[in-house]
Amino acid sequence: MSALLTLCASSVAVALLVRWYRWYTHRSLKYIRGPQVKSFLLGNVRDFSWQESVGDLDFKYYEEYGTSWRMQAALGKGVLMTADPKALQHIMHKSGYNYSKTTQAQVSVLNITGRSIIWAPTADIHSRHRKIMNPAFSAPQLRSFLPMFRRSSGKLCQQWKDELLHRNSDSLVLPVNKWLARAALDIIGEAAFDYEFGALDNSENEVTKEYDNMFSDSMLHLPAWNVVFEGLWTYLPRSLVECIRYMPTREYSRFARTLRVVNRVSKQLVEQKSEMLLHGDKTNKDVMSVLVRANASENPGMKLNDEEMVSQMAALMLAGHETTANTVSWLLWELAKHPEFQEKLRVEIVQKRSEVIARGDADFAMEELESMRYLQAAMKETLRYHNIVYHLFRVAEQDDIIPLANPIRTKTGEFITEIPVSAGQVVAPNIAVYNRLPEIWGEDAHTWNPMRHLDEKIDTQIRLGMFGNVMSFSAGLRGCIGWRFSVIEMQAIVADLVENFKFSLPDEKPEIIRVPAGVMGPMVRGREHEGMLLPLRVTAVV
Ligand code: HEM
Repeated sequence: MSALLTLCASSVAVALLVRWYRWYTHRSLKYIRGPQVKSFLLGNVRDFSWQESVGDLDFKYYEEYGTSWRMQAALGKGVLMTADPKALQHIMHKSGYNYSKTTQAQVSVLNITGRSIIWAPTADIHSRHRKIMNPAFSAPQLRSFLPMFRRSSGKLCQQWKDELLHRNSDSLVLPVNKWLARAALDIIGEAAFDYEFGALDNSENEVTKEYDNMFSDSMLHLPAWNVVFEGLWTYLPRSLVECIRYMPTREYSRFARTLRVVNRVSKQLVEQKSEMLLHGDKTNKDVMSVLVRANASENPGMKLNDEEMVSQMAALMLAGHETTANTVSWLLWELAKHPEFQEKLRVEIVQKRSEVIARGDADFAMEELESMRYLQAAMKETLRYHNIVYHLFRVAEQDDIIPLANPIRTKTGEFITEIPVSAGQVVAPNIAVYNRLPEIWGEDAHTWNPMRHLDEKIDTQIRLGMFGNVMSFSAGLRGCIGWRFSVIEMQAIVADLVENFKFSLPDEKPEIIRVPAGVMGPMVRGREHEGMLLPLRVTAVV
C-alpha cells in the first residue's frame, strides 16, 4: 500500500516538474524589460498586492518601461503587462476567444460565484452563457429599470434626511460607501431578481452582512504561501484545482460562506421563476425572469443547467453591486474635493428639474439624465480615474504576435513594434495605466478633470472601452455585460444625491487609500481595521 502511495506521489511530482519546466523554458519574454524580481517563488505578485494604493507601482513602471513590460508571477512565470492601446485592441477585440482567462482567474471566480458567466472557461461555454444572458441586458430592457433605480435613490436620500433630523443637524459625516453598497444591493436585488434584500432598511440582512468587506477580508494582502500556492494551479489537473474552494483558509472559506448564503436564496428564486413560467406568467421583467424565459426557449444543447442558472445570481451580485457603489463613492469624494465642479453639476440638475416641473412630470426622463453634460462627464472621469478593476489576466490559446502602438526598448536597446507570444503565455491588460495614458487623455491624465470629456480632446483613434472609451468595464467578447445597467443606475443615484445634498471632506481630512483587494476599494489610512471606508460630510441642500 505504502509502495503504491509512494509511486502515486512520485508520479504527480514528476508530472508537475515536467509541466513547470515546459512553462519555464517556452518562448520567453526575458528580453523585455521589467521590474527586478526579488523572489523566484513570489515574483512581483506580492509587490502588486501589497502596494499601498492601487496604481502606485503600475504608474512607476509605466514611467520606466513604457506601455508594455515584463513582470514575473509566482514560480518564475513571465507575464506580459500591457496598456498599449493597439495591443489591448488586439487582445480584447480582434482575437476572438484566443485570450482566455487564466486558471487562477477562473478558479477565483468559481470560488466566489460558482459556474457562472464570469467563470465560463472556454469559448463554447462562455458564448452559451452570454447568448442566454444578452436579452436581459438589452438597452430597452435596462431603460425600463430607471423608475425603480430612482425609487431606491429616493429611499437613500430619505434615510440620510432622517439621520440628519434624528441628530438635529443639517450636516453629518457618513460612511457613504457603506450606504451606497446597501442601496446598490437593493437595486440589484429588485432589478435582477425581483427580490427585496431590504438592505437600506436593515443592515443586519444576512446577504448584506456577507458582502460587507468580503474582498478586504479575503483578498487584501494575501500571505506569501497563498501566492505560491495559486502559482501552482496552472500545473495541476483542473479537477484538483477546483476542489481548492473547500480548503479552510481565510480566502477560500470566506468566499465559500458567502456563496452558500447566496446560493440558498438564489435556488429558491430560480425555482419560483420557473414555476411562474410553467403557469404561463411571462410578465416579470427582472433579469432572472428574462433569463429563465430565454433559457426555456433555447434548444437543449445551448441551455444553462440548474447549477449554472443559480450561479448567475452570485455573479450578478458580485459584479453588479460593489463595483457601482464604489464608483459612486469615489465620484462623491471627487466632488467633495472639487466644490466648483460640484456646484456646476448641481445647477445643471436643478435647471433640468425646473423643466420637469414645467412639464408637469414627477421625475427626470432617461433622455434628461443622459443630456446632463456635467453628470455624464463626472461619471466617465470617475470610471477612468478610479477604475475598480485594475488588472485583467489572460492566457494566449495559440501562438500569436501582439502589435504595439508604442514601440518599447528591449534589454539590448533595440526598439520593437510587436511582441511574439507562445500559446500559454499570460498577458495582463493593465486597465489602471491605460486609463491614465497622456497620449489618450491629455497631459493632465493623473488629475481628476471631468472637463476633458466635454472639451472633446480625448484621442479616440483606437476604440476600446464601452463608455467614454475608458477600459474600466473591460472590452470585447468578455467585456462587462452590465455596463449600461451600471451607467443608468449611477446617473439615477448621483442626480438624486447631488440635488439633495452637498458633499465635503470631513474636518479631520482623512487620507483615503485605494487598496488592492482583488477589486480596488477605499480605506482610511490608519483605520484599515474598519474595512472599506469612505467618510464624507453630507449637508442637506435647503
Ligand atoms: C462600475 C461598475 C462596474 C464595473 C467597473 C464593472 C467592470 C467589469 C469588468 C472589468 C469586467 C470584466 C472582468 C474580466 O474580464 O475578468 C466585467 C464583467 C462582467 N460584469 Fe461588470 N462592472 C460593473 C458593473 C456591472 C453590473 C451593474 C453588472 C450586472 C448587473 C455587471 C455584470 C458583469 C458580468 C456578468 C460580467 C461578466 C461578463 C462576461 O464574462 O461575459 N457588471 N465587469
